[in-house]
Amino acid sequence: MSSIGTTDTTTATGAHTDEAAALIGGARERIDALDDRIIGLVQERMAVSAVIQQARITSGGRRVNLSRETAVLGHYRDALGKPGTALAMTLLELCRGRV
Ligand SMILES: O=C(O)C(=O)C[C@]1(C(=O)O)C=C[C@@H](O)C=C1
Repeated sequence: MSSIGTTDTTTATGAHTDEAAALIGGARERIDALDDRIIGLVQERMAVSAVIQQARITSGGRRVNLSRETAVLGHYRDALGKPGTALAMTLLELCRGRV
């Protein structure tokens, strides 16, 4: 593209050159595919967690197991830092609802 014009692609990506726009477009496709896989994994985690919770409730126990949640939170914090804790809290809420 010329230095004074912008194509639809560069407008959509925020890039200022066609080269950067092409790179961003390709990388966004990879991110979209990764997000689809992450969403699928979250849904799989929710299903497995539901099996555990149902077994515990059916046996007379409670839905929530705080010591296990502490271990899950620590796992994510160790791997990803403070935002990992927030991510784990969101995952736990998705899996067992709000407590
Ligand atoms: O590991 C368990 O005991 C679960 O019930 C699973 C899970 C989880 O989704 O990680 C969900 C609820 C509990 O409070 C703790 C952990």
